[in-house]
Amino acid sequence: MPVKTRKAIAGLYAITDSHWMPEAVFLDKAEAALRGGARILQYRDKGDPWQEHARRRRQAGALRELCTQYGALFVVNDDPDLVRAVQAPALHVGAEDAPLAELRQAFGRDLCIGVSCYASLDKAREAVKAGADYVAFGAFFASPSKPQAPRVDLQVLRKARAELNIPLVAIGGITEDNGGALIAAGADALAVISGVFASEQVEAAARRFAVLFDHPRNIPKE
Ligand SMILES: Cc1ncc(COP(=O)(O)OP(=O)(O)O)c(N)n1
Ligand SMILES: Cc1ncsc1CCOP(=O)(O)O
Ligand SMILES: [Mg+2]
Repeated sequence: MPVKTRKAIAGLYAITDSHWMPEAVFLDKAEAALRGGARILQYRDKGDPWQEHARRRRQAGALRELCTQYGALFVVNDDPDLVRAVQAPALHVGAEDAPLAELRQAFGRDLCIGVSCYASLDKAREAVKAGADYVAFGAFFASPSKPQAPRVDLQVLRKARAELNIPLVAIGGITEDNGGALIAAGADALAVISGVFASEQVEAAARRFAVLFDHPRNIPKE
């Protein structure tokens, strides 16, 4: 993947969710997040890829177009077939998804691939060796969108920052009040679902996250 795209892993990383974004408002909310300053947008739809193929293809295709329009990076969660179908530039995978080595064989270097590492620096080291373009840690706080996600200490992010020369993404229960601490600990991007899309005013919510990168606040003292 070109170095240029790696640099794109920075700022607000908004992630879609069918609960907060039913079809009637899906694209409007996604566009509002981009207007508010989201630099990365992930299509995360946990519906059945076979049964819901047509809707997923339609929504992902539309998001890809929107991201091009706004100069944001479009990421597909979990699904390499959907990446191919809409020619997405990026894919995010976790422990239950296709292995990175297999994906690199299938897609080559051009696809941007992000990998979930949860609380594990070892997983992150492995992912870097296997050619990940970014690694994600979390959940750092209680997540309304994935309540069962195990919690991760901020120290993991500090250690990763000190050791790894790769973009770091933080996820899980991130709000405009706790996001500054994650940026201070070394996160290049904040991945957010409910903090952006549960809001009645998605554009304004996204903007409040985006400005955290220029003016971080609520940073705890060591
Ligand atoms: C940016 C980002 N980080 C982490 C995840 C979680 O991925 P995963 O563990 O595969 O879980 P699901 O999202 O697939 O439920 C993510 N999607 N994006
Ligand atoms: C997909 C995922 N992985 C860990 S937490 C999470 C959901 C994040 O959503 P929210 O920003 O609403 O906590
Ligand atoms: Mg996954």
